[in-house]
Amino acid sequence: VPVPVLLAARGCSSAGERGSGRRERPSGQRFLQVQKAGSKGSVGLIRLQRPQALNALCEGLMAELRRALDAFEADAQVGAIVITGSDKAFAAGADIKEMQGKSFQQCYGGAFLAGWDRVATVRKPTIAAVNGYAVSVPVSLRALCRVPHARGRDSWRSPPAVPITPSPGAGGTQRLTRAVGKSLAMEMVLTGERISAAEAKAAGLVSKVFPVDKLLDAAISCAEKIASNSKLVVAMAKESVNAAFETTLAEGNRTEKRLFYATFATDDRKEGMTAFVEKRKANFTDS
Ligand SMILES: CC(C)=CC(=O)SCCNC(=O)CCNC(=O)[C@H](O)C(C)(C)COP(=O)(O)OP(=O)(O)OC[C@H]1O[C@@H](n2cnc3c(N)ncnc32)[C@H](O)[C@@H]1OP(=O)(O)O
Repeated sequence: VPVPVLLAARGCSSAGERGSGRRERPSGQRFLQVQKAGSKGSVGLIRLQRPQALNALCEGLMAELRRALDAFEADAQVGAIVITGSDKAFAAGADIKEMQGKSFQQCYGGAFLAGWDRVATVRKPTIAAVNGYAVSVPVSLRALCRVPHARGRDSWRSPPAVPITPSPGAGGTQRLTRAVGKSLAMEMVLTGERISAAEAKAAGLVSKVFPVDKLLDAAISCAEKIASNSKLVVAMAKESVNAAFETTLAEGNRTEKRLFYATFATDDRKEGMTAFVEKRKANFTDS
């Protein structure tokens, strides 16, 4: 049973949101629904809910998202996080109406977007369950899903964290807007071209494709599986995978090796290997 998580809220203003429809929820959030999910409450579930603007990422939404991520990061029960959207959109990129009137001075001086990479710095694996539009991927997909590729099998030392998207077949209009890397994001802005979930998968953008009605369950179940591993070692694995993306091959390998050596200082490494040899389920203590 999902457990609501209480967080403070602040907000943006868009046409329909000034009316009664966009009031704060009792939980305190205006633009998100934040819950714990999974049979053991080990999955932090964040649903972007700003339907009037197709979940465009305004500053208020991003502030709530940061707080939700901070809360899940600090929550010892939570081992992985799922971020999803609403029926029509995962997220329509940054809020154009909010950006429209900004000057360079306001952007640069006011450190516009400064806190947005919190999504990328979360140490717990994050899965993006992408339903519908996902525009401007550097923000709304890749950045929301900092460990973008499934790497090997999910064992105690190598958990995958995968972006997931539904099949475009269900409903017909469920499409990903083309917004891949920096250059394709630009192409998207210029052409408005769209790609299907299958094409996105072929381009390495997403790891798994599900029918819309199965998407969230699949993402939660994947997150639960990750969360059942040692949280300590999972964090090391994520750090290592990120290093592989952010540094040279040699530096990535060095980081991975160092972190692997470091696992030998943990009880969970010993328990994981012992359980493997004894052919039993490991009992991790996150220590
Ligand atoms: C990250 C950085 C630095 C930059 C960026 O992200 S730039 C922004 C990139 N995003 C976009 O360019 C997407 C803009 N949106 C669209 O192209 C379309 O909305 C769509 C293709 C995603 C969906 O089209 P559709 O016809 O189905 O829906 P609309 O009528 O266009 O939208 C419904 C409703 O949502 C508002 N909306 C949509 N996207 C944004 C946005 N990014 N910022 C603010 N508001 C947005 C849209 O205005 C409309 O609301 P109103 O009817 O009240 O105007």
